[in-house]
Amino acid sequence: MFSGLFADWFVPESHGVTNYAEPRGVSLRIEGLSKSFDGRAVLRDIHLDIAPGETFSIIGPSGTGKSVLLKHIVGLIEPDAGRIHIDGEDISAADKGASSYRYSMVFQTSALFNSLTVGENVGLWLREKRVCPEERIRAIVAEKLALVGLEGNEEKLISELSGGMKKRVAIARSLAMNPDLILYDEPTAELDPITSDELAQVIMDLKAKVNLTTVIVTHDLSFALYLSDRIAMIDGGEIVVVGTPDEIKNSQNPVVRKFLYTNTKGIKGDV
Ligand SMILES: Nc1ncnc2c1ncn2[C@@H]1O[C@H](COP(=O)(O)OP(=O)(O)OP(=O)(O)O)[C@@H](O)[C@H]1O
Repeated sequence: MFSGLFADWFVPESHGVTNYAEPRGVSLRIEGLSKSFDGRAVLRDIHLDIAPGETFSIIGPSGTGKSVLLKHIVGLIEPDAGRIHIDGEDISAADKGASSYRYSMVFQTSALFNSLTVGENVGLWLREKRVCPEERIRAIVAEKLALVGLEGNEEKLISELSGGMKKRVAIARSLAMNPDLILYDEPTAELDPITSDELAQVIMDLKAKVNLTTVIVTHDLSFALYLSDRIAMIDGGEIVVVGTPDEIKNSQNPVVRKFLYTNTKGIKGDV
């Protein structure tokens, strides 16, 4: 899990922020990624290929390395071994200033600024970076709020919003920078099942409207099965299986069966 040290979105200065082009879904390739902390292996020889425009979820029990994998993808952690390529570019070797892709992350805590309005939160980065004139910023904010079903809510205060609305504002704020890759860390944490379903629909609608690649880390199995093109299950720092939701549901791998059983019955046990 990511700590609250970071806002729920960010784009490092070095990742081409001044390039405010339309988003393009990027491919992601992870090759032989391994990471240990204090001699304890957390990720072991991870290989993953995620296609441009894909909605890809990484599921698995708590403490199995999902968030550490996500942190590698955004360059917050350096691997001990292995490579990550985004649109063919080795992000560990690249001159970050020359990177052409943009990414943003929606962290578990929406981390919105309560003292600002919805519109001010969504437009914060655009105004701070002076990406375009104020009139254009207002139009972009309205467009991003519409994408998450919150059109016309610019003047609302964050304190007036439900948990689900806050999450959608956090997504709109991430979208404000036109990311090519958007990453979600436990997006349904703290949401009730109905609000989680609504959020899944928002993310699915985004896929239809915006050309971006989506990576979701979650232990919410039904959420992942509902909205993902493909899912990787990670256990003990290793990828156990990669497949479509149907392939995951029908997997005969005992580790997957156990995870499915535990998550559908809410109790531990063998299938
Ligand atoms: N910076 C770090 N230093 C040392 N150990 C770490 C660090 N970051 C993560 N870990 C350890 O790596 C393991 C995997 O953590 P991670 O947060 O990736 O789990 P997770 O699968 O995302 O679980 P959860 O769903 O509970 O967040 C944990 O045992 C965690 O304590």
